[in-house]
Amino acid sequence: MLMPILQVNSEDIPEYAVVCGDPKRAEVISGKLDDVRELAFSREYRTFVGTYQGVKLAVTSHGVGSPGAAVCFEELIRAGAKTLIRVGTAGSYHADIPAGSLVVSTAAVRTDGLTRQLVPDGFPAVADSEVAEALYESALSIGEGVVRKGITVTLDVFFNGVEKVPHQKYKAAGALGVEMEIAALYVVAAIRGVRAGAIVAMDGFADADLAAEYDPNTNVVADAVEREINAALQAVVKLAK
Ligand SMILES: O=P(O)(O)O[C@H]1O[C@H](CO)[C@@H](O)[C@H]1O
Ligand SMILES: O=c1cc[nH]c(=O)[nH]1
Repeated sequence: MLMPILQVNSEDIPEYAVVCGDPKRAEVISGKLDDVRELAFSREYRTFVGTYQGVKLAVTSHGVGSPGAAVCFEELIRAGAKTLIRVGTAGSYHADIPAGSLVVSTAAVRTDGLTRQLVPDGFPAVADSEVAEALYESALSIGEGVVRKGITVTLDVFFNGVEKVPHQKYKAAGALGVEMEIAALYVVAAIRGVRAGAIVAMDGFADADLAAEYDPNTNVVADAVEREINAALQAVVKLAK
């Protein structure tokens, strides 16, 4: 069956899917696969399939923000994906988790609008524990840089408006950093009965003035993205055993 938005056929989608915001990152991930094929590039959704150490997987970009990303997660699941891993970037709340660090998200604060329209207030957005553990072990085994696991915050806003995002409160409550799609991934996975996890590379500090200082295009961030891609692919292999 053809998925109307991703423009992929369900016959082509395997049980494992690695997802990321940026279509270019999807292409980089696909470059690590054997027998790789590009299935579609529809809107912001670019999908490849291939194998990694013998395990079949799809790689799809989901764009920026929860509503569009949820379309991607839903269609991948409808097409047959049973384990979804997000490989993303995030802003850090902590000086000891600087740019270049990796964080495995064990749960996400639902400050987004999308999941409020999917599930009631109080419903948690949590990673599958096996997926999170496989990601954490794989990231640690790569052996470079800071690797942490913990709660992340999913926002809809990237650049501040007149309202202020209460970053200090999330930080005081123990959140490690902020990004824009993990809560959607965890809630959609929960509703559809599949497993999901996420790893993010920190690309700066989220409570800095983003407009003036945000620069995700540094070598430090690129190295961390490379490590998290390798960690995610190793995690897929572990989980498939
Ligand atoms: O690097 P990706 O996967 O896109 O993730 C983060 O980067 C984007 C913001 O620049 C948002 O999508 C956020 O979640
Ligand atoms: O959403 C995001 C992603 C990366 N860095 C941030 O500060 N925010």
